Amino acid sequence: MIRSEAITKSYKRKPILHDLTFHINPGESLGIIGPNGAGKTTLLKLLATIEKPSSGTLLFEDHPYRNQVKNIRKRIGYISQEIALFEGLKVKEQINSWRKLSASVIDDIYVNNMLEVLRLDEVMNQRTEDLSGGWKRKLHLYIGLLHRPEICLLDEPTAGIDIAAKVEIIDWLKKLNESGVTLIYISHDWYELTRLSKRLLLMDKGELVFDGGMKDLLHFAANDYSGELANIVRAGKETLGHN
Ligand SMILES: Nc1ncnc2c1ncn2[C@@H]1O[C@H](COP(=O)(O)OP(=O)(O)OP(=O)(O)O)[C@@H](O)[C@H]1O
Repeated sequence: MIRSEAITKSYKRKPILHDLTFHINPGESLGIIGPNGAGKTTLLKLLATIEKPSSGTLLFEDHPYRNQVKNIRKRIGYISQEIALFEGLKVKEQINSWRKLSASVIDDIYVNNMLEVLRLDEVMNQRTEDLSGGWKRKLHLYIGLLHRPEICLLDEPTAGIDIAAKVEIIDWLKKLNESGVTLIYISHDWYELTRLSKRLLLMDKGELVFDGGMKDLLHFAANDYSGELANIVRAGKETLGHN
């Protein structure tokens, strides 16, 4: 569905991503992990058409991204780390505004189910600016996925959300994936990763250093790497029950 062929990205001549080659199959659930500053968000922005590669090619259904940006934007839902909402509106007004702004036909059953999972009915009458960070993130998630995208690109979707809500959201994302929706998400949370994904991309300093299954991570030579990367792999092994 998506193929990255030797893409690189530089900002002001500073290389951020180096020669990334990988593919994403339809219906897959792919977790992107790596230390802070590894380039994960930058990669997700390229996949979401927010940024363009400096070199290399991104393909969507075997055709270059650059020829079909509109089509891709319609079919993806991108949840950024930054939350942009109309702060002055009540939650219900916010939701109604975004529903009206959506260019897609809204699927009421899907949207109501999402509302229930996120429990947004509890805060419908509150002003957005008065919500806690976790509630804002839930609202942001709801609005970003309102148009029922085929592919969800999620930058730490449950960061800052309390554990009970997090578990429900992860279960809901799992069900979405089982219904055929492709998930590509960044996470630092092993519960989320083990629940949602069989395949992981591990990035370090702008490079793709591992692309494989959870279990393969056990055999990944983390000792070849130092510092945070080794710690990430160690944490994964502990989560999977192997030390
Ligand atoms: N617009 C930009 N201009 C210049 N440098 C940038 C820009 N965006 C990102 N960078 C740099 O690119 C590098 C990778 O950043 P990125 O946000 O992609 O990392 P990340 O792996 O998502 O990190 P984190 O886990 O902390 O969110 C960082 O050194 C960052 O400072």
